[in-house]
Amino acid sequence: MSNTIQRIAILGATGSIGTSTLDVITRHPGDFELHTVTAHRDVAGMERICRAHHPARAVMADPDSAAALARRLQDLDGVEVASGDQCVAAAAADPAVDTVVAAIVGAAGLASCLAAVEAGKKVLLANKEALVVAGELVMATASRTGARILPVDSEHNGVFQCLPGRADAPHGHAGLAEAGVTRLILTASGGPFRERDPATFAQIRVDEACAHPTWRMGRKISVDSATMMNKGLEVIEACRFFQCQSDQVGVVIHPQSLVHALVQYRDGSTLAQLGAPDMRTPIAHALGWPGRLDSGVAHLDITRLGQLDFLPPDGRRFPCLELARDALEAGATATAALNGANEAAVEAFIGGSLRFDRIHAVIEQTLEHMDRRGDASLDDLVDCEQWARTHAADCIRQWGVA
Ligand SMILES: NC(=O)C1=CN([C@@H]2O[C@H](COP(=O)(O)OP(=O)(O)OC[C@H]3O[C@@H](n4cnc5c(N)ncnc54)[C@H](OP(=O)(O)O)[C@@H]3O)[C@@H](O)[C@H]2O)C=CC1
Ligand SMILES: CC(=O)[C@@H](O)[C@H](O)COP(=O)(O)O
Ligand SMILES: [Mn+2]
Repeated sequence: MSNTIQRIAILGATGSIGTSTLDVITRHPGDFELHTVTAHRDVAGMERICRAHHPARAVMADPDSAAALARRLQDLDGVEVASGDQCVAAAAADPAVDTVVAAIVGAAGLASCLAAVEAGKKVLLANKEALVVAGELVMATASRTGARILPVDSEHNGVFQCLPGRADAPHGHAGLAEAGVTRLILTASGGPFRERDPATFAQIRVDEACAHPTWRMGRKISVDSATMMNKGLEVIEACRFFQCQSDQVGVVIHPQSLVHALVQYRDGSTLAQLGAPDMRTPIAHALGWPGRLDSGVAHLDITRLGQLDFLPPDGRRFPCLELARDALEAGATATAALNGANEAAVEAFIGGSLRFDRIHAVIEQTLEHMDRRGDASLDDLVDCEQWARTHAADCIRQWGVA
């Protein structure tokens, strides 16, 4: 790819995006060196990664897990084990690292993502919640420090690929107005319940919600896909990343997940990005940008694709999408609260204390009670996110599972 080795930190290395990233970089030993891996509590997963890939540093956010990992790696030379959230953020800013893959799930990934951006790194952003909670701040920080953020989320990566690339532009692409773009369209699979009778949504089990029809992902994003909050978070992510308004970002249901995004231009052209539903493609694109890398993903055989469907989303079946758009209109504190309430509700559903069909109601209730503001500091946004978690937890306790 180039003659300088990129030294990589993978934040969230034990997860689905982390695993796909390890797969891609292992295919290019001359281009990438794995410097740092981080995880939360998955000691066995981290041990496997350390033995297979020999990073210089392994950080566990949970101190007890870090101690357990250090014990397990006593016989392995050259891996420094560190512990705690502050070490995760410090590892993201370490001068020994060039490229940070931000793949922690949820708002827990915000501090380390911001640390990487503040340090001017190349940041491969999978952690969409960082932009939902504090996107304006993250993007403004990148403009100030020269950090190059590349979108890994498949739809945003697809949009990025359909825009005129500008390696000299602050965010790597021409501005939408400058490029003649009128609309971005994100595709959504519709998740596992696209056709299920809504009268049965109260009985949905966690394993059913996590059985995504086209992608293999972590549990939180899988549940978000099942409620379509994932697409709501992605509309916010797109507005913050590409610096546009909610009405410039459309959503269409595309059950095959082969077209990831479309970009419409003022001359009537629509460009689309297609590929197999495999995150190694957007990860390889972002790792190699502005060049291209082998990802291990085979090309689509377009003679065998069969039918490609595109349908409007059903707002009554998936109220979370509209909740996210409303929060986006209401401003930065509302999107922070949306995220906090959603994370609390999804955790409760996964933990068995909230019904699937009440996830949206918890979020709606929380947003109705919040203080909405557009101009907010990082501390305000983090406080707002926390307030929403607490409020949502109160709703969940009151409503129970019955
Ligand atoms: N999976 C996918 O295909 C896609 C994912 N994304 C986004 O990428 C991000 C990661 O998703 P995914 O890989 O599916 O998630 P996973 O649940 O598979 O992995 C999450 C990773 O984050 C770590 N982690 C969890 N909580 C914390 C915490 N409190 N502090 C530090 N680390 C933590 C986990 O460590 P441990 O294993 O120890 O718990 C794990 O390494 C999400 O924001 C998601 O929305 C975007 C597009 C596609
Ligand atoms: C792979 C990826 O980018 C996910 O965000 C995916 O889009 C989830 O599928 P849904 O389209 O069902 O939300
Ligand atoms: Mn996506």
